[in-house]
Amino acid sequence: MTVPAAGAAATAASDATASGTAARGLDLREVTLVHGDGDTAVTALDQVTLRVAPGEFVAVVGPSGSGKSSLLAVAGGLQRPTSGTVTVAGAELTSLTDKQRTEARRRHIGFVFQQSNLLNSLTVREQLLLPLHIDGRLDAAARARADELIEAVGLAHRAGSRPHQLSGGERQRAGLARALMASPAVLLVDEPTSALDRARSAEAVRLIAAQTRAHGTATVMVTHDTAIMDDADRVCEMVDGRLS
Ligand SMILES: Nc1ncnc2c1ncn2[C@@H]1O[C@H](COP(=O)(O)OP(=O)(O)OP(=O)(O)O)[C@@H](O)[C@H]1O
Repeated sequence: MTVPAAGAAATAASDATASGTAARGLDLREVTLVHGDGDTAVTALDQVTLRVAPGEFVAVVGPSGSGKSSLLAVAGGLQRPTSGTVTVAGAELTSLTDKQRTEARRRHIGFVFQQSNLLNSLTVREQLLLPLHIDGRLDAAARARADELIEAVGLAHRAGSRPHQLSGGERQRAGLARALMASPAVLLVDEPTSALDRARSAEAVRLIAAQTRAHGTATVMVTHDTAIMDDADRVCEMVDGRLS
């Protein structure tokens, strides 16, 4: 599978050269996340350290309740850890204000979650183009890349459809294409396979792996699906909030 080229990829590559790849990627150091307090406190993440290099694809497996979603929430700056540091593309999220963290998230992090969070009023193609439109970067190359990504996730025939006209799996693939469109420094993926059939899900995972390598993205995917491990560079296991 080929991954469409993007202007952002060249920028990312030159950034990586200029600042050294060590500053890019994702770096979690001794991250602990405790929900609640007192007798009801639950330690969702227990001293988790994880470094994902640019261009590396890490799969995280583990039983239900082991802390996988918490890991993504903290890595993506959606939730502040109780202790420890999270650095994304050189920015230490844990030291930023809420506003700065939101901006860092917007610039550097792509999410593919089970609930695809598409905007109801926009077509699939518009979902991909909106961020570029807002940033004043919507040109012919961006439109071509959007169409290639829509094709790559098997939605060419649905490019003009709105979310309510799509199946769950189609919405998820639209969310994937939207995340890849931004060529984020860090891509966080939660179970891309749950609403997809087997062939489609294998294709989605291959697309994510190809994008990871082509654009120097640091990718973390949590999954219950052991078949995904073949496409990952590394598989980590989460058990009771600890990563191994
Ligand atoms: N907001 C919350 N308040 C209290 N406990 C929470 C909260 N969110 C998660 N937990 C607890 O933290 C632990 C880790 O949950 P998490 O959702 O990260 O696990 P998971 O591995 O993603 O599970 P699954 O595979 O079922 O989605 C669980 O014990 C869960 O009950």
